Amino acid sequence: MPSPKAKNPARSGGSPVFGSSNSRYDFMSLTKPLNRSSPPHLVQRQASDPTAARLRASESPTRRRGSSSSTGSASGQGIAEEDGIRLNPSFVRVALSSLLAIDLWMSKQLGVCACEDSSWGSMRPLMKLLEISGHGIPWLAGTAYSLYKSDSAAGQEIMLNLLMGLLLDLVLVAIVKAVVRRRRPAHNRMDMFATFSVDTYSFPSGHATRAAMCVRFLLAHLVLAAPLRVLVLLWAGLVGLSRVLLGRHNVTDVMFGFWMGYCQYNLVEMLWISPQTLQGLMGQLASN
Ligand SMILES: CC(C)=CCC/C(C)=C/CC/C(C)=C/COP(=O)(O)O
Repeated sequence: MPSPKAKNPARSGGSPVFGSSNSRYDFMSLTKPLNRSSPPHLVQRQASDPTAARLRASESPTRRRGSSSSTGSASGQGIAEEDGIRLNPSFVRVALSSLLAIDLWMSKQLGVCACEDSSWGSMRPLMKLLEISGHGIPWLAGTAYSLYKSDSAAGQEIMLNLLMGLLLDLVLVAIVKAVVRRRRPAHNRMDMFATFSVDTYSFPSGHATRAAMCVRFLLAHLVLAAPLRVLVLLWAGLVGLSRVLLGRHNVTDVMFGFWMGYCQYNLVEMLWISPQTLQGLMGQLASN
């Protein structure tokens, strides 16, 4: 695997921009002009420089119309108007780049348990405990065991749907991770247990999606006393926070993960397997 350090010039003073050719988040110095729009001093130079004028003549017809209609200040104004139109997308790019830069900066500052000698390194075992509490394996194993042990139809229905939700979560997170392919923060130590290959990527946090989906599920289907409900919510929040403190994720990975998990629960409700549906499915399987 290529070293993230080697590929990430953000650490050498640049800032991130969206939409690079290989569809990953890449990093580029904000002090360099962006490809698609020229800074004002270059626009001025292009208006008077014959070489630049020759080059412009080979550009799009729109550009040629703007520059050939007049000379001097009128030509400059035409170019400025065109570039004014082109500045809008780059403004969006710069805004997104800045947000991403803030995200990277905040995540680096918050990664205080990333290794034993980090400033909060002594809290690392506690953070890893939270990591295990939100890992897919204990949740899948616990749910499957509860389904097996449940002797009421209602209990079985709930556990079966939770199991389906957990599997759905694994699949959806793997798809998004494989599409976005955002690298984990450079300060992360990849010492997580039981990971898939897509788990080298960080967007979104699978722990955050699972925590958000399971919390909504538990609050909706289990009759819990108010203090327990608060505790369940607190657990999900701490799982999310621990991902950033451990340096596993950037803040936006966790925030998006919470949102995605919240939405995933709606999907579980839509696809809910009732005893009737199950009987129908079993009947169909038996008749085939
Ligand atoms: C039965 C089966 C397919 C179990 C797989 C459970 C498993 C290995 C889940 C992966 C959990 C994991 C390490 C997710 C990564 O979480 P992030 O928060 O770091 O994205």
